[in-house]
Amino acid sequence: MRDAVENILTFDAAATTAARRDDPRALTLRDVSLTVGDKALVHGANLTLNAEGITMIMGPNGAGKSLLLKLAHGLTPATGGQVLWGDTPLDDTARRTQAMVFQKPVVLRRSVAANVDFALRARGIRDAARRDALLDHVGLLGHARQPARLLSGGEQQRLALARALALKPKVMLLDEPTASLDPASVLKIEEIVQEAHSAGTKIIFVTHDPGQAGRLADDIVFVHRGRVHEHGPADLFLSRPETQEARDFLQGRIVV
Ligand SMILES: Nc1ncnc2c1ncn2[C@@H]1O[C@H](COP(=O)(O)OP(=O)(O)OP(=O)(O)O)[C@@H](O)[C@H]1O
Repeated sequence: MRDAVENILTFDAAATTAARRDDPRALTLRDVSLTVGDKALVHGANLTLNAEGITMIMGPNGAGKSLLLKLAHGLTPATGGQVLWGDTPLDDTARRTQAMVFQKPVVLRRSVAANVDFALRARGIRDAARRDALLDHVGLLGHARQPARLLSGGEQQRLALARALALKPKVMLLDEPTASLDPASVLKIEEIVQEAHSAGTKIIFVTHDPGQAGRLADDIVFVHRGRVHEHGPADLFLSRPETQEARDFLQGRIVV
């Protein structure tokens, strides 16, 4: 089973190790800013993420978590500073090796199977066996012929994950993919994410939920008012956050 999973998930890169500075899964933000009109939304973010591990981004509503993810992936271009993957500035080549998953799943108005076929064709692949293996992996093989729009919210998110995994991404950026899902769906999605991580994909995952961070995170980035406030090992952040804002956030106090 493990071999089969790795076969459909593992990306095709030559061997990479966390220690290599040029590993394309390692993110560096150098003084990254985003200003829209006269509004500074992200202020000089500096951050280095290892090529390996699950990094979770936490912070209150409106803190800039989604923006940080979009800046890292280039969906929103930075207005200042530099985004590097490995030692290379972000470009289309790097972006094509990454997949982004949103809170509201993106599904096409066609069958479940055709949604995955579409993602595979984007990589020039027509392979029904691989499509079925991906659908099986996310627990949707039984729904293959059904219109994707009729899936439940949790199922649609698993389909979005299958489409992302079809790309064999080196990096997966997930923006609150389990928000508003029931606990069983949350656990299934966490399992799929962990399996992708075990197969070598770097995971960067936005969450509000300290419980989820405790289950998944190796390291946590805490964002507040468009600034990176803290970054450190998950167990340390969750038990002994350095800043008052992070303590308030973790204790469920309203942080503005
Ligand atoms: N394109 C934009 N133009 C202007 N303001 C924006 C734009 N995108 C985001 N913002 C603002 O930037 C701030 C940070 O937004 P972001 O979506 O990153 O927050 P977040 O931490 O992900 O919040 P939430 O947890 O509520 O999703 C918010 O105040 C938001 O309104």
